[in-house]
Amino acid sequence: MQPSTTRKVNIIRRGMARMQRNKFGQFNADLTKARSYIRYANQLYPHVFGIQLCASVISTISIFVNIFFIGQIINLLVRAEDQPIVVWRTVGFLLILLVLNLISEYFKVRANSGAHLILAHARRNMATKMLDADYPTFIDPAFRKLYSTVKTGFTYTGGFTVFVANILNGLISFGTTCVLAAGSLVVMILAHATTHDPLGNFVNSPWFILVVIGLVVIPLLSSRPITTARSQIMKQFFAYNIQFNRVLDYYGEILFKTPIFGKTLRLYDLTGKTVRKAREDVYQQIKKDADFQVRVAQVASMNTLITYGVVGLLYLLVSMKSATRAIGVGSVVVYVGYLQQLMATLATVFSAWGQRESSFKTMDQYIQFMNFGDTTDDSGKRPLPDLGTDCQIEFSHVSYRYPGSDRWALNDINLTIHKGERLAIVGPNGSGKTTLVKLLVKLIQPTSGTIKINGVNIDDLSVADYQALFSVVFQDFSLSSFSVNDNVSPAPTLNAARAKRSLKLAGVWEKIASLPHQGETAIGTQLDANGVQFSGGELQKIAIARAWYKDAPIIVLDEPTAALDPISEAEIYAHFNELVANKTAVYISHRMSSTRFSSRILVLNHSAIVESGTHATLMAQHGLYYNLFSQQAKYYQ
Ligand SMILES: Nc1ncnc2c1ncn2[C@@H]1O[C@H](COP(=O)(O)OP(=O)(O)OP(=O)(O)O)[C@@H](O)[C@H]1O
Repeated sequence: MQPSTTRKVNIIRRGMARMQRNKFGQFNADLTKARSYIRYANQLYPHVFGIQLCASVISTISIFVNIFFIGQIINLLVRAEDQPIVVWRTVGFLLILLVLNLISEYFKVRANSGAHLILAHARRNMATKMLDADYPTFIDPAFRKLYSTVKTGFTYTGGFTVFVANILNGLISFGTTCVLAAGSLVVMILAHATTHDPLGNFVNSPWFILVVIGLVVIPLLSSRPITTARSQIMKQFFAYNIQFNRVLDYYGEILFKTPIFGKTLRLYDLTGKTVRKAREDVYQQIKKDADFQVRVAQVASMNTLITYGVVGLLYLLVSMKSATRAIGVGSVVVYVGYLQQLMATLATVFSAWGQRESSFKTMDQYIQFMNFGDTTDDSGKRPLPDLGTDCQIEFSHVSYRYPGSDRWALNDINLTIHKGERLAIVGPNGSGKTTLVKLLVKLIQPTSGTIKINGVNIDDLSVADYQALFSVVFQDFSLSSFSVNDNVSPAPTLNAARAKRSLKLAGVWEKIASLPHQGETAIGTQLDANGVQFSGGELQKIAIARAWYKDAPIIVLDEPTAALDPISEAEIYAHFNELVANKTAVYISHRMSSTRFSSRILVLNHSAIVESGTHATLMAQHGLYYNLFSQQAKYYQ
């Protein structure tokens, strides 16, 4: 051999050895992963692995025992045993089968419900994680994307359910089948032909053993590329489905169902266009779906063809054993049944193992989601400082940038809010007013700088204790579809008198009192068909009532009257003193006249505080505040 050829051969050998090592390494890595998923699955639903193990082993054994008994009965009949013997043995077999099947069914039912309950528990954990996530994590686009990816993954790849019900079940059933079938195969191979013709000689020769082993190995070898091809198709299908589902969710959950879109779609004559677009997208999905199914069926039928070809040939070989009187006629049924079972389980385990990639991916993403960012953890935090005589909140060089954004929403804010102060914050859109409020109430933490309350960094305080100091009405206030009372009072017990007073102060009691179920009326009809669709202004009033009901020492109002008519707004202002009483109040509004309630006005522009003072001093400055105020006042003169 030429030296260069030797080198080439060595390279190829090393490459093949590396490939073998890689394949083996990948298999090992998969097994290690599978072990950790079993631990996770057991945490989600205790003993699910043990239950699945019992279900798979017992159901496989009962199939084998069933086949064995059929063979035994045929053998008894062929041997023309006495009728009572045949009858009693048959009854005995049936009783054993009955008991085995009952036990097998019991474990199967438990394993099935376990596999589905795992999914329910995983979904519950995800919902709890969403609720417990701190606000920066909650608004992080990567976190939200991961949430919808895992949700879709659970729907389409099954994640833990597929892992337990298909992959584990397939592996355990296959293991059990191999042990049982291999044992019986050895017995069959060792059974000697008693005829001495060419067929008998072949049956007793090592060739017979080689042919049997060769036939059993064919599906083992062919299943792998077939399964790989199938899982490639499924991978493309899942990837397509995740994207399509996002689109479908958008149509189904947001565009077609949300009332605000209901109006916009109709008034802008977008209904026809939107429905056409949705229909086109769904049609494309159905076409793609059918395409995928055809491709999967083509691959699967190849597998079936090979398996049944092999089973046919094995049937022939076992029949040769019977023809040469090595085994009884009944045993032909038994051995062929066992081999058939082996092939069927082989196909199942390969198809299940082929699902591991997508299933493992979803479980990995679930674990990643559950470990994502921070959940609100108040353990080990300091108690609130004494706020009895004073309550001073100080922003010191505070800057903030939203996750994923490269621009400062707030830049170098220095500000002290004093107890009992009425602070108005004004400024153009996007100048950072709401962001300042979110920082104040500790929904987000400064990217740099500190916020202190009576000298204590609010980072060191429990979120729950600190947020208890605030009653907030955001401009995008949100109310749930539970009852008005449930919205006003989050506590389990309702102070009905206080709820009524708060709804009165907010100017919405008259409306609530006119309803048959008054405060128990559901908001909207999503949860209760008898719920009431309140107007935007009425909803805002209920949100104001909720803030008053909470009775916290600091009240924060972010555009609280944006949806109110002038009379309702005037009513709120008339009750403003009672609403705010001796509390500290922070008030954001684009209605410049509302600054008359404030003792100090902050003007924000381009993420920074640009002016600060009373109405009179700011007007005298002829700066941004003067411009904003004068522009609006012009239309009232
Ligand atoms: N969740 C978010 N992710 C990324 N950027 C955000 C987010 N929320 C707000 N911003 C950006 O931060 C800046 C300040 O927004 P903020 O809501 O504080 O302004 P604002 O003064 O309250 O505006 P408006 O008067 O319109 O309510 C804006 O440029 C806005 O686009």
